[in-house]
Amino acid sequence: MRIGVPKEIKNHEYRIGLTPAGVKELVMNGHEVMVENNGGAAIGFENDQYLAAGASIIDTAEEIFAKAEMIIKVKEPQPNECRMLREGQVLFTYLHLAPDPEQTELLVASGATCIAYETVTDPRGGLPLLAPMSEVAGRMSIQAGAHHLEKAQGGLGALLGGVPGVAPAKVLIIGGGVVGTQAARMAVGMGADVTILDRSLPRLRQLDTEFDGRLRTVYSTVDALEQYALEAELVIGAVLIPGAAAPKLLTRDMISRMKKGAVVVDVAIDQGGCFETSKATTHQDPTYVVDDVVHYCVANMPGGVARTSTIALTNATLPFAVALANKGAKKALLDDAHLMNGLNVHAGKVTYQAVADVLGYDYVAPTKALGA
Ligand SMILES: NC(=O)C1=CN([C@@H]2O[C@H](COP(=O)(O)OP(=O)(O)OC[C@H]3O[C@@H](n4cnc5c(N)ncnc54)[C@H](O)[C@@H]3O)[C@@H](O)[C@H]2O)C=CC1
Ligand SMILES: CC(=O)C(=O)O
Ligand SMILES: [Mg+2]
Repeated sequence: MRIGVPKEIKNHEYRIGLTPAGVKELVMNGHEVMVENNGGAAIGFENDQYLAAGASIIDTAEEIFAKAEMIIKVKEPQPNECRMLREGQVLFTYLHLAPDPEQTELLVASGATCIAYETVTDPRGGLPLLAPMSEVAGRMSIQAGAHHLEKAQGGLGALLGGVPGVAPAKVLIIGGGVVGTQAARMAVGMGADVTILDRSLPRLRQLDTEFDGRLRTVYSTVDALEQYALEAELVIGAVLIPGAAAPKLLTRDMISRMKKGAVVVDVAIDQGGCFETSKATTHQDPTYVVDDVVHYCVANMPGGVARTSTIALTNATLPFAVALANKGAKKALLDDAHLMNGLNVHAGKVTYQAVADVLGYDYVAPTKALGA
């Protein structure tokens, strides 16, 4: 199969869809890989490493989209990328369609087969292609929150761990999945006073055992959320209902009653955000203030540590990319129900229920859309 890896074009996005090691694996499986000129150069993956791995270097994204049978990317395609997709072509990347009607419309119009990393599943109920980036974003969320709590960044001037004689800052983490757990590890490690809310009691039990008394687990109700948010210096939004728009848990009213200079980091912003006041920001201009509360809502947080993230992402996506290339998309999807769960759009049909529901499309079951 002819595989194309264009350079990412989202603001301050330096990740790339495949590492040179990933390219080598696909080439050894008999495939042709085209990488855009300097696509990985910003993170130390130079053209000559891709050439040594067996890729060809192509000057423009236009040429890659025109020639490739499968496009492997990181971020959701931007409008001009969507317009270069065509019927029969496979797109394998993050999509986050539920909060993005424009992209959905363009992908439907393209006729392409669009597989979203974030809805591919695994036998344990996890999201194996979201998990590595959630690990990164979870760890970064505390780093970002701690930084923006500094006075010069607009925060109230609190140190997460406090110092001897001064109480630590209170950190509230809403959602105890992959992002929430990694955020908790960092916050606990920095000596903060940490509370995690989740709606899943089994998850709270696991967290209680894992952290062995070093944080508080609380069942997520509106009441608990309000109580802990009003006391917190830092709130991390880390909930997910797979494929669906995030529920708005922290309301504008609650935010207006939070501490002046508190910081809220909405990691769930890529699914539309779980705070009523959230709107997506970029690494270039990551924060804004509502009612004296600093909001950090960067939708591609892992792009900030793009080298670590690219290696972690390729580790997870590569086996699926190899299956798609070796078998062709239709057979690879039909052979693997977990990869099939990633199919969001195919040949002009929306094949993911939560996306169809929220955006008002007719849902077509993936097997039916594939004509199986
Ligand atoms: N901004 C960024 O750069 C990135 C954002 N993300 C996003 O972070 C979010 C979280 O991802 P993961 O941790 O991997 O998901 P996950 O599925 O591992 O965890 C989500 C947790 O939220 C809980 N939850 C659902 N509804 C809840 C409610 N009402 N109250 C409390 N908890 C609730 C679930 O029980 C689950 O434990 C997703 O939206 C994901 O797309 C992930 C990576 C990067
Ligand atoms: C998950 C996601 O949206 C990202 O890594 O950018
Ligand atoms: Mg206030």
